Amino acid sequence: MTPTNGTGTHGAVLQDTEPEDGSAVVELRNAGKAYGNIRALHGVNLTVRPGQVTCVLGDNGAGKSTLIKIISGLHQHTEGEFLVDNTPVRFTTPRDALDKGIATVYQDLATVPLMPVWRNFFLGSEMTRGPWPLRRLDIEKMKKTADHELREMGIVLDDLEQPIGTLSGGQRQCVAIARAVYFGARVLILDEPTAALGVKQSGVVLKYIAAARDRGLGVIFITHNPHHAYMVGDHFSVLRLGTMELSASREQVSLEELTNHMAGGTELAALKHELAQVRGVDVEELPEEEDLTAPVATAPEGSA
Ligand SMILES: Nc1ncnc2c1ncn2[C@@H]1O[C@H](COP(=O)(O)OP(=O)(O)OP(=O)(O)O)[C@@H](O)[C@H]1O
Repeated sequence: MTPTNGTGTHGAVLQDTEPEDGSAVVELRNAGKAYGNIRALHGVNLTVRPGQVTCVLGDNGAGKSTLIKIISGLHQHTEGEFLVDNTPVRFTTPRDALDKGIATVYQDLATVPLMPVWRNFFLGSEMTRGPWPLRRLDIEKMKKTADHELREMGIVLDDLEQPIGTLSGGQRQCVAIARAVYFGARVLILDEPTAALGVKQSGVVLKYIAAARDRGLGVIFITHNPHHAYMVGDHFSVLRLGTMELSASREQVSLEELTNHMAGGTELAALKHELAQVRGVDVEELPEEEDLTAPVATAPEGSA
C-alpha cells in the first residue's frame, strides 16, 4: 500500500516509472569522489536493479560511506557518471534522492526514542484530518496504518504505543525498513544495519531485507560481514581503499572466496604467519595460505 493524502512531504515519493524489465534503477559508471586532494572513491561501477540485493563490502576507510552519500544526495560525485532510470543525475540535496524513490536507512536511524513506534513510523510525514485551520493529527489512522504495514512486512510488535527506544536494535531497523517501503522507496540503502547486532537480531534484519527485495525494491546493503551479505545478496561489490576490487554475481563467487577477498588474502596470510610464531595462538582455524591468496574472478563490467 502506498500513501495517498495527508502523509506530508518527507517520505520518499513513489515514482510511476518502475522499469519493467529489471533494468538498472541506479547505476554508477566509473564514478569517483575527491574531497579536496583526498581521493576517497575512484572508478566505481555499481548497478542496482529492482528485486535484487546489491551488497557493498569493504573495510574501514574503503569508501562505503562516500558511495552512499553520492547515491543519497549528500555529496556529489567528482568523476564518472551517476544514473537513475538510465538518466544522468547530480543530486544537490537528500530530497532529490527521495524524490527519485531512493531512501537511506542510517545506522543511527534518526528516531525519537521516547515517542511511540507508530509516531516514529510517520515522523515528519504525519497524517492529518479536517480542513485548515482545524486540521489535526489523524492518530487512529496512523496507528492502524503503521500496524498494517508492519504486519505486511511480517513484523509483529506487541504494542505500537511502546516508545521506539524500548525496541531492540534489530526491531528498530525493521521498523525503519517497513517505513521506507511504505513511503514508496524503490531503492533502499541500508548502512551497516547488522553491524551492532548479535546473531539472532542480525538474522531478523536479514529476513526483512529479503522481504523488501521480494516487494520489488532494489536494495543496497552496506556491510563488513561477508556471511551476512551472502545470505541475502544477488551481487557483491568489494571496495578497498576507494576502488572496486571485486564485482561479482552470486554465481561467480562463493562465500569462501568472498570472505577471503574481504579479509584481504595476502594480509591475512602474512598475519597467519606472524601469529604462528606467538605461543598460545591457534592458527589452525584460519584458511590455508594458498586459499587466502587465490584470485577470485572479477565479473566483466556491466554484468552486474
Ligand atoms: N569529508 C571528508 N573529507 C576528507 N576526507 C574524507 C571525508 N570523508 C571521507 N574521507 C576519506 O575518504 C576515505 C573513505 O572514507 P569513507 O568514510 O567513505 O569510508 P568507509 O568505508 O565508509 O569507512 P568506515 O567503515 O570506517 O565508515 C577515507 O580515507 C576517509 O578518510
